[in-house]
Amino acid sequence: MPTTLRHLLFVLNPISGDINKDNLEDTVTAYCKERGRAAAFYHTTGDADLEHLRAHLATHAYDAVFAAGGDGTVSLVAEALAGGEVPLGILPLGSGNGLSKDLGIPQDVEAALRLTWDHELRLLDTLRVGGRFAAHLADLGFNALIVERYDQGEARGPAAYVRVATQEYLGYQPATYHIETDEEAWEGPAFMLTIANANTFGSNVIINPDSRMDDGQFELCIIEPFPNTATPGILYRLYTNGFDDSDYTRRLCCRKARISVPGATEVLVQIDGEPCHLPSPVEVEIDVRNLRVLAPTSAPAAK
Ligand SMILES: Nc1ncnc2c1ncn2[C@@H]1O[C@H](COP(=O)(O)OP(=O)(O)OP(=O)(O)O)[C@@H](O)[C@H]1O
Repeated sequence: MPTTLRHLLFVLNPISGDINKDNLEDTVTAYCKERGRAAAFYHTTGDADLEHLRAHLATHAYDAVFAAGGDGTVSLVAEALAGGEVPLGILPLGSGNGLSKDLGIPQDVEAALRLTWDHELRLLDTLRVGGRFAAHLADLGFNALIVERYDQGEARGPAAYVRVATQEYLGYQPATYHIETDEEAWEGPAFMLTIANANTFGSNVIINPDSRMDDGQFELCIIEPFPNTATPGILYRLYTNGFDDSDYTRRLCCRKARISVPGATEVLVQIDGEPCHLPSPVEVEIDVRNLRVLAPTSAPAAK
């Protein structure tokens, strides 16, 4: 049974995904009004958004807060709501929209707005990576480097990401990682190491197949260095749910982990699409089922 959500806040990132949002507020307002809902809007600025959003939420009562942006905006709103009663909704308006895809949320705004009156409330685990909040995926290694380079550049969109990745790939030197989890230890070089609560990157790469976001555990998904001849096979498996079928991949399932790069005092990590430099070792912890989210119902429901 969906709960009735009357007062909704939409946290809107004006720059996400390079998408024109001039008509978004009118569209959302009209949609909500038609269904007896009230929509309010909050614009991110890119400057201390978490503190400002928290202050806003402390003085205003909403039945749900929607992130209208990409993965960074979703992560921002999720962090502000985590541990509380108010659920997170998502209007996917970024370039990748990873968490919304993992939850099966339609990528079309009007279709996603259906969540305002027809939804299933789910409780998700979230992670702390080096003390930073993570709702979806974080990683060290190649992808973190590409995300940082992409972030520093002017160009946006999947084509720009692929261009940066191609430029960096040839000269890339994989680091060695030392990992200790509550279950096991592993050390070795890795092309990339993903800390995954979810399954799929916004690019549709399935890095952590068949895992759940509410099972109290997370996975460390390791892609070991591979020869160029293995690249097509690895890419094929990453897009077809075959992560575990490669000779160059392994997954460690755990509830706690410590990751270090021997000899380094700092490591580059991307967390929910945002690059950051963290002191090594990086501690990873899980907060079990502490985020309420609005997900599509499997069966169609009446208004
Ligand atoms: N008004 C603003 N001006 C400039 N930057 C902003 C503004 N609001 C938010 N930001 C920045 O936008 C980034 C988050 O963008 P977000 O991840 O939502 O979109 P995206 O990167 O286009 O999409 P995706 O993560 O799905 O690829 C953060 O770095 C945040 O600081």
